Amino acid sequence: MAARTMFEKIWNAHIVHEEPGQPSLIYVDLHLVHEVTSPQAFDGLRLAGRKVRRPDLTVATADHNTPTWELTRPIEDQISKAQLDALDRNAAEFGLPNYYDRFSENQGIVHVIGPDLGYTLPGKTVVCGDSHTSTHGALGCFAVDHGIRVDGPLPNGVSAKDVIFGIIGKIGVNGGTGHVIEYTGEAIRALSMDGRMTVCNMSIEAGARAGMIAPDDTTFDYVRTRPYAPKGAELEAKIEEWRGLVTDAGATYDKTVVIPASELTPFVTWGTKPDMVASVTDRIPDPASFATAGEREAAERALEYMGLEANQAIQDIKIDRVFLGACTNARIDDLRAAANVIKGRQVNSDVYAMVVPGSARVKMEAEAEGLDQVFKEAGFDWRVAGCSMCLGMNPDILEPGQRCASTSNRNFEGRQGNGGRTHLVSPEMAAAAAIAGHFVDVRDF
Ligand SMILES: CC(C)[C@H](C(=O)O)[C@@H](O)C(=O)O
Ligand code: SF4
Repeated sequence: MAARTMFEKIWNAHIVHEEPGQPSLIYVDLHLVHEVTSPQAFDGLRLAGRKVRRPDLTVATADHNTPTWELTRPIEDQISKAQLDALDRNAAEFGLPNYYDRFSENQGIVHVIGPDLGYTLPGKTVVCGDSHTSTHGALGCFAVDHGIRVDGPLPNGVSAKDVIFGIIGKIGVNGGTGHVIEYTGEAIRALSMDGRMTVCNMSIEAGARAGMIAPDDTTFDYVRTRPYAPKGAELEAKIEEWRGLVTDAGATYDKTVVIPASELTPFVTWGTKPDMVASVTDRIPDPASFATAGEREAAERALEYMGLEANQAIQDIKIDRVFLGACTNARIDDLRAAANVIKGRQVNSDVYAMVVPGSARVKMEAEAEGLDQVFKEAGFDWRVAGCSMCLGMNPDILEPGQRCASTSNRNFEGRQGNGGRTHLVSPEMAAAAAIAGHFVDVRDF
């Protein structure tokens, strides 16, 4: 058989029907559901008099609209409440056994709980009405043919978030359009599962349909400790099968990009698209330095919205708020990395900083390790799980003009609240900025 990429192997194994000129019909192994994009789908089923075909392969949770304040306090926003109530009703009506409402100990951001609970597994096809479903590809599933290799070991102080910023900074927000990106190379292999999910999560910010990383021992060790993953001999047999998913030697990608890890540094976005990114040691670019008129205009507009000047040093940018959370960086490794930076230090008096664990389980795990104490003692607010200030759909929003160091994945205009200014960074960089009150190079912090 001809050499195949991991994507081709997974895709081919799931084809149900193909006809020339028509999209392929693909079997779906796991369907993830959240309250924002599911009401229309359930209405569609209801109108057609249909059931959910495989409730057992469907996992639903409440994440985008859930307030991050204490669970005993009711939801005040009526639109949020209506969306969450609709999911409660739909899950009951369609008999979804794996529905985690906001009070469940398995609740959390859909892209955090899927892998963490062991629903997302290598080789699976995973769908969800949400763009960051690309996260799940970190386990070696298809959640297509564009290879990105990050060569060499990662320098100290450079995180998974900086790897993906380095990639997006190079290929741009449309660099992956029409492709699935497979990430390979020594730097990728050395990442933990949580780090791999950060990289795959932001594939969508490079325009790609999905991101994936071949499963290896790091993946298998992770899956072995997941509550709902297969166990014992069944799991070990599956692991042998999953080892065969890796891209064959000699298989070709439509395009290959090579990035030397030694070129990566901690990054900070300065604009309103994720590829408007600079090294923390750099200055904000002068819009005049861009090649095309379109890029020059976009940079000018971004600087105006962000309230920044060309050539300003990134480290001179003062911040008002810090948000440590979102499906990009609210897993246990992210919280550990940030806690490590802030231990024994105090949040700057001009900054309001909050940590929002990605799921109720991540929160419990962090509390069991005492990370909540580290954050609280430093002056961080410690919240209940949800999408929170990643997007303005719940009470956590920026005031107009407020500037935030955020571990989320999108810095679009108004993303964190009308007029809010978002700088995307790694958890370590967000933690250091919270202490300093402005961006600092975490490598010398
Ligand atoms: C609400 C949902 C449709 C949306 C997405 O698909 O990405 C959200 O999760 C986001 O991050 O903007
Ligand atoms: S955390 Fe942010 S990016 Fe992730 S699913 Fe929620 S809103 Fe979307």
